[in-house]
Amino acid sequence: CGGCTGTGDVEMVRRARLLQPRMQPDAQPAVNGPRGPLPWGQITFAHTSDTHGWLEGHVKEANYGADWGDYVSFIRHMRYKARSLGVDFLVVDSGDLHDGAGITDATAKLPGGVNGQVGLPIYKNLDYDLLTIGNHELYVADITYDVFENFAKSYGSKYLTSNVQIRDPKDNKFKYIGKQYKYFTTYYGIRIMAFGVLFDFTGNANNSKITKASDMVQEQWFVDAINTPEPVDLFLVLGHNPARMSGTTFPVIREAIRKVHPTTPIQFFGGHTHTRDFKAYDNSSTALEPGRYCETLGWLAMSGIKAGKGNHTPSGVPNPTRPAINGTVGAEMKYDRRYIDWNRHSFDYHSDNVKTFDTPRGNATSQKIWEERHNLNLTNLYGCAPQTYCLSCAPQNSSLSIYPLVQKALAATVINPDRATIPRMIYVNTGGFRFDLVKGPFTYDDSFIVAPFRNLFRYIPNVPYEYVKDLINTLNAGPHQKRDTERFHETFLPRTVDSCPLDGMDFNRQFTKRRVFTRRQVAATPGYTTNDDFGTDGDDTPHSAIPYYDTTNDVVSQANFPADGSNPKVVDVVFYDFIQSYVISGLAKAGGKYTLADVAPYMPESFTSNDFLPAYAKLAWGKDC
Ligand SMILES: Nc1nc2c(ncn2[C@@H]2O[C@H](COP(=O)(O)O)[C@@H](O)[C@H]2O)c(=O)[nH]1
Ligand SMILES: [Zn+2]
Ligand SMILES: [Zn+2]
Repeated sequence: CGGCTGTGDVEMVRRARLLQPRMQPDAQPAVNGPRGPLPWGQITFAHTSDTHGWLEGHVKEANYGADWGDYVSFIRHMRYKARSLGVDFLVVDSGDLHDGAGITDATAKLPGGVNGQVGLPIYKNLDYDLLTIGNHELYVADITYDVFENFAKSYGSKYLTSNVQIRDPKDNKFKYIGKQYKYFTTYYGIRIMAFGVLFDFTGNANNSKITKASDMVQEQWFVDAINTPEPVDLFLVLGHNPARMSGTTFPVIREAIRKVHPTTPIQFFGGHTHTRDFKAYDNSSTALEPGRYCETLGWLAMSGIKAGKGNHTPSGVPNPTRPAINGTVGAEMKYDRRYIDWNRHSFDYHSDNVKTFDTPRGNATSQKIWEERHNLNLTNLYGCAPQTYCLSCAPQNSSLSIYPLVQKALAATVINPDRATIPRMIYVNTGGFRFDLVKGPFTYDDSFIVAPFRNLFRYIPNVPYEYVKDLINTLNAGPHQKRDTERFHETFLPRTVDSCPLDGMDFNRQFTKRRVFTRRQVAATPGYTTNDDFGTDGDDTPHSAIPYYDTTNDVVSQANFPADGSNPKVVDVVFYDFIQSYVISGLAKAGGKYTLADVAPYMPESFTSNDFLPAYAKLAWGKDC
């Protein structure tokens, strides 16, 4: 399309949404559907984590094309269904709401800064029952304060932060950002003690502090909570914390509770690794992880709790039948889990194709998302990516990988005019790239989806090449600069980009919004193929596997090297401020003794790690997508 002018207005957007014709049947995307009805138990949970601001859904991937308004509508239908089945139903989230899409990240670039945050108010349209904090709410002090002041308080006792405190600027005292625990009884009478425990995160800003889980379980308030004289039928432990991968502190919590309650069911709801996972610790304690980026809704059904008046075997739906530890005979607790692809087809199907899927609050939420996207100019077009560049679907040096593009873009745009003729080597961490750069329109929103962080480019001038020639290998042999747990599986899915966005108007989104999916049996599209402690039937929509290749800690781009291929005598060593300590210690290993005093700004503060790909797109890619 050639019409991307970038001059849309909200009224046009609204009219266009109303006027948008229904898709012609043959234009509908091939979305292979859910494997069957969801399991429902005595108590059932809907679980999200690591949504990272993907409130508009995936506008280029129909398979994950639902937005937050669709989720709000879906939960309304699920609450209604739970009551009709006579079972309890809780909606929970394990954190990381920031850093990954424009609607939560773009305001940081505006004069109002984080306080103009528009993403969290949209999240608040969902009536969570319990939620907790992620590490991405703790990197930037202003974001932590916004969560404390404007988000946690709106959820009151439902926002659980058992080991995370903030220094309140009002009195300079450390206070828990949410509540340390919540003791409550469900509608059908299950008495629950709930906690919210972040992994032992150390990268937080200086206005917050995290208590290690091993210390927290010894604190008097925790000992009192697990020894409460009140009856507890079920412990719930939310946590931005892996279910099984290295770095998890769930086992510490479980051990502390088990010392006092050897058999009481404990249910963990984890996150952070961005993977779909289900881990069984013992026959009455398990952990679920629900993926990331509004690609997955985690679903857990459990029965066998000796309490309450809830229906242990609701009729007309699959019941949980499996003991946590496969093969156990006579286990009282029974479980089942599902990973639901985040699209309207799945939500509509599991709402029993209810006559009117969109609820008023769901619609209003969707409308708000699209207005804020317009207000933030998120669909402004930088250029048309000629192909998809993926994070991990191909070897890092492959033409399908994003990293050769990153190297080219850094060399072409990270140029200090006063030092343009000096050879330079630019180091960036791969953990700063969060999602594939998809073929087609590369927009302002995409700049946050791919590289949301706003790291400064700093440098050490005139470093002898002998200190630098092996620096990348030293960095990549060094400690993890990415997440504290193993890498998660990125996806590289076929995208349907059937139009280019006009400012504030994303026709593709309209199609997704209005699509009425028919359950056409199509070959399994590439997607998640999860193998957890219950095996490989957890993915609600079966997919074919996607290749996965791990990445190194860092990549380096070099520019202005001698044309004859010889090595320069000295180079400017340029890097993200996020990895400067690793770079300084890497140079030291080669004999280059540098300190922070030798580090200076290489680019202006207005040109950050979020800006170099848009700059390259404008340089290198046309606008006729
Ligand atoms: N370049 C930057 N990378 C960052 C920054 N903050 C975090 N990160 C990367 O993200 C992971 C953690 O992500 P999560 O979703 O798993 O919690 C971390 O390990 C880094 O690799 C940043 O400011 N700049
Ligand atoms: Zn995350
Ligand atoms: Zn995280």
